[in-house]
Amino acid sequence: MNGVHLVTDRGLCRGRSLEEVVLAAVRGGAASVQLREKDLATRPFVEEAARLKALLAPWKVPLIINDRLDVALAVGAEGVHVGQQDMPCATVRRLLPGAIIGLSVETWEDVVRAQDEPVDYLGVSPVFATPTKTDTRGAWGLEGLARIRAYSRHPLVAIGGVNRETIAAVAQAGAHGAAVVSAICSAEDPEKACGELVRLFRS
Ligand SMILES: Cc1ncc(COP(=O)(O)OP(=O)(O)O)c(N)n1
Ligand SMILES: Cc1nc(C(=O)O)sc1CCOP(=O)(O)O
Ligand SMILES: [Mg+2]
Repeated sequence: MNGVHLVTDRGLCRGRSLEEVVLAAVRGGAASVQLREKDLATRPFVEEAARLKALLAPWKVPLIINDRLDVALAVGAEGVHVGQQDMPCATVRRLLPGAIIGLSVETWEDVVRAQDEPVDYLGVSPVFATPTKTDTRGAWGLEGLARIRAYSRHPLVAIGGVNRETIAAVAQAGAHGAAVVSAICSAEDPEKACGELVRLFRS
């Protein structure tokens, strides 16, 4: 899970379609796209996921579905991201043996428990407080991220408040990847914004 990952939020796309923003992010170098829909009914969720799957296939960019194993199965998505209250990782692994599975860690207990979980990366949740998602526990900060890096056997994807001002420090603190919502979805030019984040993350 190296690189910069787009996590979608259609409400932050400034009136542009999700497809337009996703394509721009991919052109800018996004390593994966996580479809995150918190208010969509199952049918339109599956339809949106199928559209994104078709759009991403020629780019060979994996599609990860937030929360919904059934939607991932329905469209043949490459991965699923689950939180501490979502479907257990072992169940996701049993039903989708080859999937990329991401798990959010909000507390040190989550990090310790995750050592035995069959996951492909941990979402460090959140690295910085963010208005995009407010139902989180305290932020890890760069020190927390570095502490998880020193302990965990899993690749780390930092999320929350990652933008052009913070992304280099996030990489420096040990994140393998960075997940971004508003700094791409709400950017005037999402392709340019994503390209800049990729460059800063690598530097
Ligand atoms: C990469 C990444 N990390 C963390 C999250 C948060 O997932 P979760 O805790 O399940 O919260 P919701 O996104 O479902 O509100 C994530 N989506 N992606
Ligand atoms: C989807 C999500 N999950 C988080 C977590 O802490 O688990 S923070 C977040 C939103 C991140 O948005 P932005 O890049 O605009 O700060
Ligand atoms: Mg969730």
